[in-house]
Formats: sequence, structure tokens, C-alpha cells
Amino acid sequence: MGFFKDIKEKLVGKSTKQNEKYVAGLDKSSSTFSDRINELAARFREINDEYFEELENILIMADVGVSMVMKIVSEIKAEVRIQNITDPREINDIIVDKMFVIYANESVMSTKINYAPEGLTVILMVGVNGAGKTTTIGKLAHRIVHDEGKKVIVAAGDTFRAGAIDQLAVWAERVGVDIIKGKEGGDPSAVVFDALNRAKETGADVLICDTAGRLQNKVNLMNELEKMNRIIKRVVPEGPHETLLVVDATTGQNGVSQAIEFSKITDITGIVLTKMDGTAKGGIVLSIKDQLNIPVKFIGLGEQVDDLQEFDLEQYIYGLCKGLVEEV
Ligand SMILES: Nc1nc2c(ncn2[C@@H]2O[C@H](COP(=O)(O)OP(=O)(O)OP(=O)(O)O)[C@@H](O)[C@H]2O)c(=O)[nH]1
Repeated sequence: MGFFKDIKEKLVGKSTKQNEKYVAGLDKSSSTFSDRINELAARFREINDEYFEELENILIMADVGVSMVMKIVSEIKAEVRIQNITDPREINDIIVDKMFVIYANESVMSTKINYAPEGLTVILMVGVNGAGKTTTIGKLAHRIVHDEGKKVIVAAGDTFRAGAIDQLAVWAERVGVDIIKGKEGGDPSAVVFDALNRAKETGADVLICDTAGRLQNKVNLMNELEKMNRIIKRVVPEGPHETLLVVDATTGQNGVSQAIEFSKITDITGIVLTKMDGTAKGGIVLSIKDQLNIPVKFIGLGEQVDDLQEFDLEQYIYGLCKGLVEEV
């Protein structure tokens, strides 16, 4: 089996900072998921229909999403038949392999930020309140400044939620970037317009714009995002280069439904899954891929400034299935 062996060779026992973040951040998901599968293997003498039903339940409980679970399990069944495996203890590598192959093979998706080839890159951040948008903007600004050496400005475009502007200002100070803000209750597009001009004047490379997350009021949200898009295009015709949707991973299938709603309102180019460290149901990444086919570009694995990591499929599957990989 290709992938399973590959990640074992690549990642087991090798410690990089990113690897450690993934392993620590996905620990809750991994122990629950791997324990359940290992416990299942211990209960069944041989693989049969009942075994597969329970395997389906474990995957569904991990928030993989029903249709993705059906695909994965039917591929596992086929592989088990081909290899003539009857002992459940020998199935772990096939489970890991199929999860990876189905995710990776359906289409290759870039997880990199789509930077403008030259001039200003504009990133719009959307998502419901509480998803962790403000924190994510802070962490993302930090990444872009420190890892890529770019000059970043943030725009406090969430003028709706009380406290959002001040909270973003605290983050801006912490990571050492300029912030453009207006008054609470003011016009978010005006803030973005000022920020675009400031970014141009000061030769900034990246502008990250916060937005309000009123999904309850779809018409308002749609109008607001349309207006923001128009204003951005007036100053930077190819912008926004990214519209990143922030989703709280702990909300599971609700988060997936939210993502579907947002993708009807505006073009989402990537997803940031926050609080992955706080959930035991890390399978949400697979569910998003299946139901939206939008790339997960970053995942939040903790509250520290460097806990926002680029999404890496190998590290993710390894982090999630660590207990299975190491068992063998
Ligand atoms: N453990 C953990 N906590 C996170 C992560 N991302 C955000 N948080 C926390 O989630 C809480 C909410 O995040 P905020 O950025 O403040 O989000 P908010 O202000 O409620 O709402 P919005 O900015 O509108 O999304 C904060 O306590 C963050 O520290 C993460 O990846 N892991």
C-alpha cells in the first residue's frame, strides 16, 4: 500500500515543528478515532457486514460526512476482497490509505495563498461570529509577516459586532501590523476603501479584511459582501485574491452547513478550520472536501499565535490516524 507506508516512513519518529503541532493539535481526534477502530478490531474475529456497519458509524461519529463514509467504506470493502483479508487487525493500513486516496485523488487542490503576482494582495475573511475570525486574522497576519517577510495591513471591517474592532486592534499590535478602523456601526466598505488606499500609499503587500458574520441576515450579508467586492475591484481589479471562510471545527456538521450557505452567498476560495485541537471529530476536513470541494487552506491547532498551520494532507491524516499507524 502506497500512502500508508510512505507516511510511516516519512513521519513516524521524525519530529519537525509542524509535525509536532499537527500531532498535538489532533490528539483528541486521533485518540478517539484510533481507539474506536482498534477496539473494533479487538471485538471482531473476522471482517463481516456487521464490522463494516460499525466502521461506518465510527467514521460518521468522527464527522467525516455520510456520503464520504459510504465512498470510503465501499472502497475498503473492495480492497479487502481483492487482498482476501479476513482479520480486522490487518485492515488499518487500508483504512488510512483509502481516506487519503479518496481525498487526494478526486481533484488536486492548492492549499497555498493565491498572492497577486505583483502589487497588493487582498484577502477577505468571512464567517459567522465566534468562529474565530479575529484570532485567525491575527495569526494569518503573523504568518505572512514572519514566514514570508511581507508587509501586511488589516482592515477592521466587522463594524457590526461590539468589540470586534478593539479585539482586532489588540491582535494588530501583538503581531506588529497596521490596522485601519472606523466607528462601530459604521460602513464596513468605507473602512475597506480607506485600507486599500493606505495599503497602496504605503506599499503594503497584503491587506486582510475582516467582515461581519451575519448569516442570519443573508440579504444584508450578501449586499455587504457585494459592495466590498465592488470597492476592492475598483482599486485592485483582480481582487479579492482570496475569500477565506472561517469555520469552527467543533461545530461539526453545522459548520459544514454554514460553509454551504456562505458558498451560495459569495465565492469562497478557501476554508480555515479553527479549533481543530478542541474537537474529537477531526474528520470534518473530509466532509468539507466531499460536500463543497473547496480547499481547506489552514487549520487552527491551538490558541497561540503560531498555531495556525497550512493544511497538509499527509500531516493531517497521520495526526488523525496516528494510533492506527503506530499499532502496526
Ligand atoms: N483552541 C483553539 N482556540 C481557538 C482557535 N482559534 C480561535 N480560538 C479561540 O476561539 C475564541 C473565539 O475566537 P475569536 O477570534 O475571538 O472569534 P470571535 O471574536 O468570537 O468571533 P469572530 O471574530 O467574529 O469569529 C477565542 O477564545 C480564540 O482564542 C484554535 O485554533 N484553537
